[in-house]
Amino acid sequence: DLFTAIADMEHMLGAEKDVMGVIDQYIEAERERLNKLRNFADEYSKRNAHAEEVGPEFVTNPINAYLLIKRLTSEWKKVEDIMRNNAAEKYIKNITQNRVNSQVRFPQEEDLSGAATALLRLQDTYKLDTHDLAHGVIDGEKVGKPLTAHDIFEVGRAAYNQRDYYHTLSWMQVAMNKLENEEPKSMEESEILEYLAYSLYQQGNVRRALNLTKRLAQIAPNHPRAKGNVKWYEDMLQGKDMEGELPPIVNKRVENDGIVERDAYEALCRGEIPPPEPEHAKKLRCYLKRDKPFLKLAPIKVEILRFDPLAVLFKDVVSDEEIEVVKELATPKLKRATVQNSKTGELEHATYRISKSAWLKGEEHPVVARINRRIEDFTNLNQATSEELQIANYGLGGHYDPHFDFARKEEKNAFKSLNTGNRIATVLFYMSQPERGGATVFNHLGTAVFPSKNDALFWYNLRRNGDGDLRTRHAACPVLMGVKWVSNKWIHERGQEFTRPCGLDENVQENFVGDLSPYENSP
Ligand SMILES: O=C(O)CCC(=O)C(=O)O
Ligand SMILES: [Fe+2]
Repeated sequence: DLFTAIADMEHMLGAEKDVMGVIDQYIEAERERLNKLRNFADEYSKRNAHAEEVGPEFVTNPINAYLLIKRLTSEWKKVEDIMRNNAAEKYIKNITQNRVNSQVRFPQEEDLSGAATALLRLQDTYKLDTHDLAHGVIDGEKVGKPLTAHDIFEVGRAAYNQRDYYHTLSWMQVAMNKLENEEPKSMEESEILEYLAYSLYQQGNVRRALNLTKRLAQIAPNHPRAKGNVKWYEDMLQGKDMEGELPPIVNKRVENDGIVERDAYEALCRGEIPPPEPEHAKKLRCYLKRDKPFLKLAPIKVEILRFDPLAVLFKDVVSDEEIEVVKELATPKLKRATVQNSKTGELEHATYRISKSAWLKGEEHPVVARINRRIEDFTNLNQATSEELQIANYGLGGHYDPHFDFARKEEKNAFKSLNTGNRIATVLFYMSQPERGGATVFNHLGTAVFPSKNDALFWYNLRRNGDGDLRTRHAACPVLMGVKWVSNKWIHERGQEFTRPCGLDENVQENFVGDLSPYENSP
């Protein structure tokens, strides 16, 4: 289970505090132990000096002879015990196994590579420069400390372990540059060279790979693979022209994660949004919804983000206080989404959705019940058949790959047991505003919605005839900076026969209920 929720990262800061404490305690314990040893040493030396003073006849005295032997047997035994009695094991166990406030287990090697992978994903999606990232710079802004050569190297190694030689090469190059000017050095150059050479080879540059491997063999003559690798690269270049300058480094990114929509999706995540069609610009963009008696006094602001298929933003429909309650209720329940492996039948973490989520029932807290009622007020859709409120928290690089919320024809059984029909619409509350990234994007429509706290995004997943609307395919972009909390409500078909009657005419506004007075002009 990776540390996918921000709450986990907060616990990890706690773990770091524990580590600090344990190191202090360990040093204290060791100091005491070494002091005891020092006392023994002093004692030995004092007695030895005395013996030297007396001269060789010192041991002709039976008492002295006895004491000398005792010092080298029973006393030495004590010294031996103290020397062996390094309490490291105990303190290490304390940290890694039974941490006192262990809400979260201690991170392992695979967590480090998971965090590095998240960094690489962010780098791709947001086109972040390796050199910038390694210097703590994101989008031209200094957001953290520069990494050491070894920090950079570890990211490259995570890429290497995934056979992602594009990122390996890029990070190893930067690690090497960093190491050149680093003082004190955080690692050995020879550690980088083998990875750098291999990724160059993978990117088609065998001559440079050979060059670096020769250097490796030279600076680390005992390296277990350097000489063999030199030969391997040389064999590869047999008969090829080796004269002239080394070929330039060309580093190409290869995608193998099977997401065909990647380019469009990533561009939207970066906010590269195609301009709206001209007729859209002329249409109504926002209105006040006051089609219920109490809404006359406190109308709901509605922003129409796009027509056909419709997407609207209901403004200020959940308060900061309500958000705090919901987050508090959800936090202890947050779990990483799992999917069943079709071959083994085992539950695995879904890689398409990296976030943690929890469900909250209306009965659990009046605030949840109130939010559920409010959804009915602003959507005019019957909530009796809706699913529970789902809360999601996206941590480091958290995202949700492109998907449909409705069940497709081939997924006939998806909501069968519920007997409520398909998911007709989605309400997505934004419960935080990440500093960067984390947009909800409709990759077929060129629509990107950047989370705005307190608002709720709404769209219909089904066409009026009940067919799934394939245009509603959407994704949650990785969070680049900050925290993303959302909660969503999946509304079902059953119960909406009167509130969303089948198409009356083609006018898109009738997709929407309520009076349509633009709020720009309203008091
Ligand atoms: O978090 C988002 O922006 C989208 C979430 C989503 O698509 C879902 O929960 O179905
Ligand atoms: Fe969704």
